[in-house]
Amino acid sequence: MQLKVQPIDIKVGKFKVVLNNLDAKELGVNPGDRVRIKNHTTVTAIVDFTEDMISPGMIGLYHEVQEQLHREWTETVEVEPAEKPKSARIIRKVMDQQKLTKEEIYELVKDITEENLTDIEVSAFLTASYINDMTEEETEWLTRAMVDSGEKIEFDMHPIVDKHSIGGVPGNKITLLIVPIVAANGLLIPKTSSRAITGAGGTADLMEVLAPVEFTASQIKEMTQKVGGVIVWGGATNIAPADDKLIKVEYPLSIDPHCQLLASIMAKKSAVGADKVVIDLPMGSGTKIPDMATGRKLARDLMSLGERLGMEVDCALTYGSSPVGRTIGPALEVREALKVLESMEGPNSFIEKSVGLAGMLLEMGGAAARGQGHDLALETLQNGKALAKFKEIIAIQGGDPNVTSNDIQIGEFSAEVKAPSNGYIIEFRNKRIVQIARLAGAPNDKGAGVYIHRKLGESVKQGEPVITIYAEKEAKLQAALKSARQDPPLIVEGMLIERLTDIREV
Ligand SMILES: O=P(O)(O)OC[C@H]1O[C@H](OP(=O)(O)O)[C@H](O)[C@@H]1O
Ligand SMILES: O=c1cc[nH]c(=O)[nH]1
Repeated sequence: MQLKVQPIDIKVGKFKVVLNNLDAKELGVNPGDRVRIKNHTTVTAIVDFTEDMISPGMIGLYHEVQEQLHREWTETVEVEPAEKPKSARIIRKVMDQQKLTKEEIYELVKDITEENLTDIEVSAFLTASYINDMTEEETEWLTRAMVDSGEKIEFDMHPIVDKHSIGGVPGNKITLLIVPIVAANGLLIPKTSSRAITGAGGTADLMEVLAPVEFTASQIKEMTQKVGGVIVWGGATNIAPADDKLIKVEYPLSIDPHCQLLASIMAKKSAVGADKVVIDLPMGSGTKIPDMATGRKLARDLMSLGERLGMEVDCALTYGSSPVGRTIGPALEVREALKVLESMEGPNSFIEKSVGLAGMLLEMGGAAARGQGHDLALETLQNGKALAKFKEIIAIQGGDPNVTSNDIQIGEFSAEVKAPSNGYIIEFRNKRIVQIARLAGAPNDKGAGVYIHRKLGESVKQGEPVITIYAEKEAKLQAALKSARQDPPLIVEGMLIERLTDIREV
């Protein structure tokens, strides 16, 4: 079918075109099908329909398709239905619990990287692998395919150390302390992080409060060699590029499938050339690891995958039943981290966890003797060397190194949730606190989040605040507050959770 071109100058992140319903019917394609557009070059694109945006006889080409056609096309183009990519059949195999071959996994990762799949197809892949998981062998191929599809960094100096958290515990801002502590002791740590996956602030979201986080692989290498470490967003690099595309679909589903988590973390570590890695596995109710047995199994899987990829991996099973520190949401977490770096003022849960994991890395990297890592990490924090190093990292990434905790802007709208009775906090629900922070606008609104006044086991008096919610927009604050009141994130012993009197509000 010959159709007249109508450029649509919008980037949608995929090769997409829009057809009028009538032409689509005539071509015999449905939404999500592919068409081949023949001109000077041939491009395959995913189809969307419209009744009125594109007239019959026309085809709307989004920005990416225009680029693929090198922005040169004749007035009309030839359009014909195209077959789905092989990966659609491969995803079906994952859904049917059939084992994939190495070639199939490489094909799938290639299509994910090149944006040849619709979000529905990617979401089907993630959901199927969440339910059915993958074998050890498949997970290794998935990891290698992710590494091979992007750039790799090779440092001249070794060892390269790195850390990663599997996430799942709110307020886990420890990377902001660990990277400067480790770098201040002469080790190289090129830390790439994702944005939030199941949480309300990933490390990349946090660091972005202080400095840009989008860099190329060669900039990461250069900056790390200059100051010892960086904290950047992996999704902006061409390092394991499929990773961020998968995470973007995981985020709205709030899932992190086991095989995908392994591949996502280990691909990023392998691609930056890490030799020694510490992985934080927060464990407990409301985290990604409900119990010790699951934690040990995941640790075994991570260590074994590390071995096959040539990395030494140590795992830290950490306490995750309640948030790390007292803040959740980018700006609040950054302020808490800066306060600790500036004056050691801050929650013990946060300081101890950061120092413990940094100590493991110092020992693995040879900067501290066995058993001495914790004390060296603590000393580096106490003597201000970690703060000085963090300032260097902020500066090299293009932020203001003179920033202090007092400069960090928190959302201007806030509201307290108060204890309804005297008592102890007997239950703290991680997932609810994340939902409330997300409703308030985190992680995209950097100033949004939650401050926790009372944590698990702490006592509170009736009328005292248990949490304060912060937002950048009044409407988001009200939505978060309503949710917190209807289904509280923490339970005070003996507390009446909710009195229901109006059937319309139940
Ligand atoms: O949103 P959830 O699922 O909690 O976890 C995701 C966070 O966990 C990891 O932290 P880090 O990069 O090791 O600091 C990721 O990179 C990301 O920042
Ligand atoms: O980087 C990360 C962290 C947790 N889970 C993932 O899938 N990737």
